[in-house]
Amino acid sequence: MPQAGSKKCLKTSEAEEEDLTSGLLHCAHLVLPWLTSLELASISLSCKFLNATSKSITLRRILDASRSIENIPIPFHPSINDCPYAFFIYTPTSIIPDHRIERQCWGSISDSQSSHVGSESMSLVDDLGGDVSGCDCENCGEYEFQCPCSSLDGLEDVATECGPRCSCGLECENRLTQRGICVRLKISRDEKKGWGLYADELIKKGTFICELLTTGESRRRQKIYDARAKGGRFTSSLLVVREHLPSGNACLRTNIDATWIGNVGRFVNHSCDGGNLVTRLVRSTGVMLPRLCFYASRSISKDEELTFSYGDIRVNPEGLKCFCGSSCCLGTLPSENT
Ligand SMILES: C[S@@+](CC[C@H](N)C(=O)[O-])C[C@H]1O[C@@H](n2cnc3c(N)ncnc32)[C@H](O)[C@@H]1O
Repeated sequence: MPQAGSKKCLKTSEAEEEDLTSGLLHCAHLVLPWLTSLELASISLSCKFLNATSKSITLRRILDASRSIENIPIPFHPSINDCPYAFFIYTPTSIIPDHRIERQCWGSISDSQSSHVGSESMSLVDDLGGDVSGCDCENCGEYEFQCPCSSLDGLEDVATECGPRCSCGLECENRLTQRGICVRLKISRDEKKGWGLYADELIKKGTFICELLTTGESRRRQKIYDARAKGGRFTSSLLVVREHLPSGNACLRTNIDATWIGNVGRFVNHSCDGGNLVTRLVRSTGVMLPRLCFYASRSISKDEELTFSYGDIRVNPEGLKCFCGSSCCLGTLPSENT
């Protein structure tokens, strides 16, 4: 009898242990995807039990930088062993500086499926806070697919797309950049330039690639980034876009900082020859914040790196070394007094 009793006792404790283990694993699957790459790596090193879970999270992160937010996964192709992926917070829309996102779930079995499409960070409302509909173009809505407020001919610097004030839907031809990334891209690491964005299929001239996101207080940030970049292994992604007003003596300035929070546009490196992308500032009718969009300036082959010119001005002769490899390389990356 006592023997039978102790066996039963052993069975119960084994079952309890199994329950506990599966409970802990379940918690790990819920919590670990919220960790940064460094936190995840240290968990993986210090706890054998969580090693497999953290490895599977790392694998899922490598397979899609966009956390299933974009239409197509954008994988990392790691070439340097200790750096399997770049850690940052992914956003499909611009974020204004006060809006803080501290953490984002990335690499869980069911990553966020929230849609990119049609999301805007600012829109026009009436005095009571209701959405204002109907765009400035009086005929909007009379055309089934194309609103006449379109200005998408050629690749001019500034374009206007339909927005929340237009009565047309997302299928409107003049909402090209609002449907998210529709070409196959991948992210790969170069020893000198860091991460870069590459074509993963043939891309035709004029194709919309992606936009560069988020705005910020650039002067303060630029100083911090410059200091950190000198220490090595740090790359910032800060751009200042100026639109000259007709008067000629003033300009509208948009700061875009994708260093910590952004989308794949943050991986586009500089080339002194202008690269294969052009940027265009896109305004949507009824949306205050313009969006900086990248388009293919020529046909781009599969595996080619996507690059553009960060600018022509170099105020800092001691600036970061340029490794674009073009025959007209000026030796340093463009720098401006922001
Ligand atoms: C927009 S980020 C591009 C992505 C970046 N390579 C990364 O690893 O996150 C800009 C930074 O990339 C690096 N970079 C871009 N183009 C470069 C080039 N032609 N030569 C050297 N470094 C470059 C610089 O550190 C720059 O501050």
